[in-house]
Parts: sequence; C-alpha cells; structure tokens
Amino acid sequence: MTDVLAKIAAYKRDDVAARKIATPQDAVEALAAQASAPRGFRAALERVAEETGRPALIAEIKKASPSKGLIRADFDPPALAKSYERGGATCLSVLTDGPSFQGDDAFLAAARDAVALPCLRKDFLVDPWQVAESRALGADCILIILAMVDDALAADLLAEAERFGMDALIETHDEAEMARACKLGGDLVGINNRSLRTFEVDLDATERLSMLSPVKALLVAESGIFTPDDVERVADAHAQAILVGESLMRQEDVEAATRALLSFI
Ligand SMILES: O=C(O)c1ccccc1NCC(=O)[C@H](O)[C@H](O)COP(=O)(O)O
Repeated sequence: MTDVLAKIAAYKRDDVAARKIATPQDAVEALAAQASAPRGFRAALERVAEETGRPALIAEIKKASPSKGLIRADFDPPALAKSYERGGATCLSVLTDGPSFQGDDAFLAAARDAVALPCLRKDFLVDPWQVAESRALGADCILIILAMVDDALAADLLAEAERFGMDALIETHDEAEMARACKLGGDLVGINNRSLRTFEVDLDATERLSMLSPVKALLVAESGIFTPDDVERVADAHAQAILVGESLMRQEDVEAATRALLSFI
C-alpha cells in the first residue's frame, strides 16, 4: 500500500472502531433499512452510454485532495449537485472523508436530496460495517479501492453492497489490480489514471488496462479528465463512463463547464 493510502487506512480504522461503538452493526442496519431506496448507479450509467454512444459522467463533489490541496473554497454541495444535474451529469460522486478531502458525511445526503441522480459515497472502506453506514447515509454506490484492501476484504465489501442493493465501483490502477478485479467478479470497474503513490496522472492507464477488464463490467475512466479531447481519448479506449472532479470543481460556472466537457464530437 502506498504511503498516503496507508496513512488514510490507519486513521479510517481508528475512526470506524469509534463509529462502531456508537452505532453497532444491528443499529446501522436499522438505519440503512430506513434510508430511501437505492437509485441504480450502474444502470443509469449503462442507459446513458447506450443511448448516447458516449461515456456517461460521474461528476465529483470534492473540496480538496491530498494531491491538489484546496480545490474549491466556495463549496455548497446541494448547489453543485444541481449544477451538475443541469449540465448533464448522470451520477454524482461525493467525497465524505474529512481529514484528507475536507469532506463530510452530511455532504452526501445534502447533495443527493437536491437531485434525482444516483450517488457514490467516495470514501475509503476498510471494514464491511462501512457499507451499511454508507447505505444509511443514502449512498447508492460504494468505492472499493483494490490498492487498499486484500482480496478477502474486497469480496466482503462487494457482498455487503449486493446485500444492501447497492452498486460497487471497483477501482484499479495497474495490471495486477485489474487481474484481481476480474477474479472478484464485480460489474462496475474503474481505472484510476492517477497513481495514488506518486499522484502522477496519465490517461494512458485507461488505454493500457481497458482491454484487460472483466467482460461484463461497465468501465469507468477516473481522474485527470480536463477537456472534450480527454473524454474522446478514454471513449476510444472503451470507457463507458468518466469520473471527473477537479476540472469541473475549479470552474465558476459548473453547469456550463459540465455541458462543455460533454460536448465532444
Ligand atoms: O486526488 C487525490 O489526491 C487522491 C489521493 C489519495 C487517494 C485518492 C485521491 N483521489 C481520488 C480520486 O480518485 C479522484 O478524486 C477522482 O478520480 C477525480 O479525479 P480528478 O478529476 O482528477 O479530480
């Protein structure tokens, strides 16, 4: 595991241990049962990709990141969610991690309540308990970062997501992780163009790995997508969805920027 992921995993384990004392498994499951029904995350992406012949957009609500520091000071999750929806996003990704991304659990519910779009809880899962917690917070999809979990934990997280009727985005960055994703058997696979070791971003990752992805998986190109040409490049590499944060978060008019990004020919 990379230094930054090891640091995040360490504080997440401490945080989850404390949260589990406050809200044990049966209590968090009771809260999950009361949450509004999951909105089909993968299904929405597939529908748009098939109807338009273009990658569907997962638009990210992200205030800051370890690689970029503060990205957007003027930060209003419901307003951003509405701008993304009007601009043509198919799904949202909402950072809820506090220490590294200045996120908050409340951002997820606030953004989701403002729109009709399915939402990914973008956080770092190190314990199956967090899947029930994510559902209780309203998430429609969770993220499984293979660089952060072993195969047994990845399988447990995926099984929990299925149990709660959620989708799971399985994130890979290299050939070894893509081989693990194939064995795991999920149907929504991401290729992160950003190395979480060096923070270097290269769309070449999507081009290299896409042909190795599981046959039934819907493929998401993640990170480093700034222009319509970038969208076209990953579309040519068979990405059916894109996950974009920084390039949209830095714009004053997020709705117009979203529309412009999706306007490639
Ligand atoms: O972005 C980081 O610095 C980072 C560091 C450690 C773990 C994850 C990190 N990023 C998460 C992401 O995958 C991106 O937020 C997402 O793909 C959007 O990327 P971008 O469009 O480049 O903001």
